[in-house]
Parts: sequence; structure tokens; C-alpha cells
Amino acid sequence: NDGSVTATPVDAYDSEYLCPVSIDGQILALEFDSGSSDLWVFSTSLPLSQQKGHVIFDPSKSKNWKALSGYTWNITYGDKSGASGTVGTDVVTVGGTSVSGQAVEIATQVSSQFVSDTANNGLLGLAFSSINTVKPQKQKTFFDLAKPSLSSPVFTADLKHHAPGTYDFGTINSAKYTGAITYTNVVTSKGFWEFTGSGYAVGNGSFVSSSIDAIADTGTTLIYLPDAVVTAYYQQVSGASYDSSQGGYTFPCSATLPNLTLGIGSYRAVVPGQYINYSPRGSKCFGGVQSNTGIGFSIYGDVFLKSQFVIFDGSSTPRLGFASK
Ligand SMILES: CSC[C@H](NC(=O)[C@H](Cc1ccccc1)OC(=O)N1CCC(N)CC1)C(=O)N[C@@H](CC1CCCCC1)[C@@H](O)Cn1ccccc1=O
Repeated sequence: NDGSVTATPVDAYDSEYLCPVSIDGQILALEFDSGSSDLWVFSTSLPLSQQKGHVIFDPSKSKNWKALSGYTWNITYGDKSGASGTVGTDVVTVGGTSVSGQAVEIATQVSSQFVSDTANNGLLGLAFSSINTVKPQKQKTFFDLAKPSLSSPVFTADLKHHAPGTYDFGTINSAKYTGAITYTNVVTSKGFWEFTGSGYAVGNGSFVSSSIDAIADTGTTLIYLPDAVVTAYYQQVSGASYDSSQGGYTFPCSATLPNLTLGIGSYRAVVPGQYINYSPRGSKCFGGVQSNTGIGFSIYGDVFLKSQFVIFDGSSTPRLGFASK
């Protein structure tokens, strides 16, 4: 049972995209995150102060809810936000795709970033089940459980700039992209959709071949790249500089930003310069391309993903596909 669901940007900066998910009829807006593998929700088990402003899942109102007694989870994300709690299973439906026995992780504690982000009522992880945090037994992701019932074991991301996009499960909709799809192999040892980029070009500059170890991460807003790439990029932006007080590169909001081309095999993925003006920060604007220092790999986040049609192929040899649109 293939499915398609709308992914709506939460704000004017496309800082995250939320999708309606039904848990036994209770509908919550969740962030789909291909960088993690837990499906967790705001719940009635949270302190009332942390529930404020959010849509709350109430397991006592679900007839298909089965508590997994003694099971717990605890996750910390790259941005130091996090959550933890208990676990049960229920029927989870995304677009037309329905899964029973899905582990739904109930939050009993969430960090302040989640409390204040009132549009976000939890996450649906789409990385590999190997990094699910549930103990004593890790649980499968929605995609893993849905796979056998899909026409093909894939999901696609068609995120858009300042507009709603879609995630599709089970089909590759040829109306959503142009030209050929370029596939690249994925390394799953860290549990991510990890691949090796083939290089970059800034604006109309020549392409620089270099291997870039990266993950395709729908849950990360920006693009995080090696310093060599980031400095080469901002050298082409007049008035750009690294602003330690803002924690990244900023530039005058009037600056014209060059396109950034990222190579995937022989394919050249072009990120329009305007996508790289992330948001106003003080008197300047904050860049959508930042350094990957301290992360350990590069992250091709939403600023990149929304310029492409992306296939997450979960067949026995997982791979990523990219196409223009
Ligand atoms: C360098 S990984 C930073 C990244 N978190 C972001 O990208 C947040 C997302 C956001 C946006 C708006 C409101 C709240 C949160 O946004 C910023 O950090 N931004 C945007 C706002 C800007 N002012 C500063 C830069 C991150 O931990 N993602 C994880 C999923 C996130 C967690 C927070 C909630 C949304 C989903 C995850 O896939 C990252 N992962 C990837 C691989 C391994 C572990 C890991 O954990």
C-alpha cells in the first residue's frame, strides 16, 4: 500500500518540514528525519509545562495501543536537542501507507528546543533501524515495516523552497523529476544514508574533484561541508565572513549568492544561490552552507535536498538516487 504525504515548511526559512501522521486516528505533525531512526511523539506522559502548545498523543484513547513494559528510549541529536521516554506499538498511517505493530516512542521528557518548537510534535526516523535507541530491544523504522507492502522498497523526498513538497512511499513518480536519475552506493555501517560526493563548483567556476563523505539528512536544515569548500564558496560572496558570535558565515543580505554545484558521481547537482541565503541574523544574513568541523562527515541537509528529487532506495543493496526537477 503505497503512500504520499505532504511535507510543509514550518517557517519562512524552510528550517524544517512537517508531515501529518496518524497514530490510530490521532493525527500529529511530525518531522521526517533520514538522519535518525526513532519514531517518537509528544504525549500525555510529559509534564503539562512541556506539552503546552503541542498536539499530544494519548495512548489511553487508542484501542490498538499495546504498551511494551520495561522498554525505554533516549536520543540526543547533533544540535544537542533530545528526548526520552517509554514505548508501545500501534497502527501508524502516513498518506496511504499503513503499518501495524509500529513502535511508537512516548516522550516523558523533551529538551527545551522541542518545547519551544510548537509546530513539531515529534519525529519519524527514516535512517536505518540499526541506530534505533529503544532498549532492551531496538525497534524497526516505519519504512522497514512498510517495505514488504510497498510496490518497491523505496521512499522519495521532493522537498521544495518556501512551498509544500511530498514524501512518497513505494513508488518513484516520474512526473516529479526531469532527466535521468543518478544512483550512488550507500554505506550503512553508521546507520545513515551515507555516500561519497565527487566534488564541487562555485558559481560558474571549474569543478573541483574531491571525495566528500556525506549523509543525506532531511532532518538537518543546512548544508555542512569541508572547510575547503566553504571558504571557496564564501570567497565569492562580497562582505561574507565567519561570525563566531552567530556561529557561522554571514554576509550582507543584499549579496548575490553564487550557485553551489555538488557532484554525485558524474551528476552535477546545482543548489541555486538564493537557497543559500538561509535567514536574516542581526544586520546580516546567515549562510545555508556552513563548515562540517566537529561533525565527522558532511551533511547534505534541506538546503541541498530541496533542490533535487531524491530516491532513498531500501533494496537489499541500499542506494541513493538524485535527479533534477
Ligand atoms: C549538525 S546536525 C544539526 C541538526 N539540527 C538542525 O539542523 C536544526 C533543525 C531544527 C530546525 C528548526 C527548529 C528546530 C530544529 O536546525 C539547525 O540546527 N539550524 C537551523 C536554524 C539555524 N539558525 C541554525 C542551524 C540535527 O541535529 N538534526 C537531527 C534531526 C533534527 C533534531 C532536532 C529536531 C529536528 C530534527 C539529525 O538529523 C542530525 N543527525 C544526523 C546524523 C547523526 C545524528 C544526528 O543527530
